[in-house]
Amino acid sequence: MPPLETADEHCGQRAVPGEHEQPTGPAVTFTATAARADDCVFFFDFDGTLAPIQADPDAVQVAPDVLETITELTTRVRRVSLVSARPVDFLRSRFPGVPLTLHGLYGLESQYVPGETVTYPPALPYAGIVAQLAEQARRELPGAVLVEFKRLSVALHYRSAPELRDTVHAWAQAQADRHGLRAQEGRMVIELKPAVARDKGSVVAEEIEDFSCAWYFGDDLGDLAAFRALSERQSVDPDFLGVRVAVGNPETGAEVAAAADLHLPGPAAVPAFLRESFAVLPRFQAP
Ligand SMILES: O=P(O)(O)OC[C@H]1O[C@H](O[C@H]2O[C@H](CO)[C@@H](O)[C@H](O)[C@H]2O)[C@H](O)[C@@H](O)[C@@H]1O
Repeated sequence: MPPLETADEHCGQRAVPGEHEQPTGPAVTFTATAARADDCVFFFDFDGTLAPIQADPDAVQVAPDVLETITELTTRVRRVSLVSARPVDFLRSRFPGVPLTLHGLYGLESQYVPGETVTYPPALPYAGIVAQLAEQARRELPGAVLVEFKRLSVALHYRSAPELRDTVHAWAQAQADRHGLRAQEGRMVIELKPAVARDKGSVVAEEIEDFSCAWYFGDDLGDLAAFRALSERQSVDPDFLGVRVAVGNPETGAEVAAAADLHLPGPAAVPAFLRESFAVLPRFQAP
């Protein structure tokens, strides 16, 4: 492995080393990645990572230049994957025609081939109770809480009324306990989802099995499991190159940054950061 860089000017930010003894300066890390670009996967979370946060989840679009840059990245490394709590159909709508692997609903659904979405079978029995709870949330929670029903999970948003946080969390936790669901916290949101052995960590652990290099860009608490998946692989395979990139924000930023190797100020900085890598990542010729 190349030596650790302690700091590196990048995108107007200083990239400061995190807890992992990896090549953490962007330049040296891109160079290490270029040496195995044909064996490298880049993972991206969606909201807060590739797209700026907004009050209305349906209105969210990717940050400027993200579509072009992610499309170009697919020609530079073996695989580019999105790992998100959004449904696959939503992710596909923001990246039409781009050859991405899409993992939606924390990996409960995946699209490896365009148009064919597969659901994680153990989650299916939860569809009825999740739909029921979405209706119940609309009836029982204050009107300022935005209920986002996503087929196998339901997100309860309180961004427009942060003072409702405790009320919403208490309601969600009570329903999770009563119905054997899992409550996942995020940025001004708590989500009820099936209590199955599938999250961003297990998705990433599975995908990296036949890769020797992976980058993960994330901003939220659900992304920490994915960071850990890279760390766990590195602990048993010291030659594995794993790079965790925290995309900053005032809500979950500190916790995510503490677990990361590199830090970017927000979604708008991601395309510029990736374009720098293109100088050393040659176009990948598929075998
Ligand atoms: O895994 P992700 O792609 O990061 O999805 C996490 C949640 O993202 C969305 O909510 C977040 O973004 C909204 C739009 O900017 C914002 O209003 C909200 O406060 C954020 O939590 C999405 O709506 C959720 O379903 C996802 O769980």
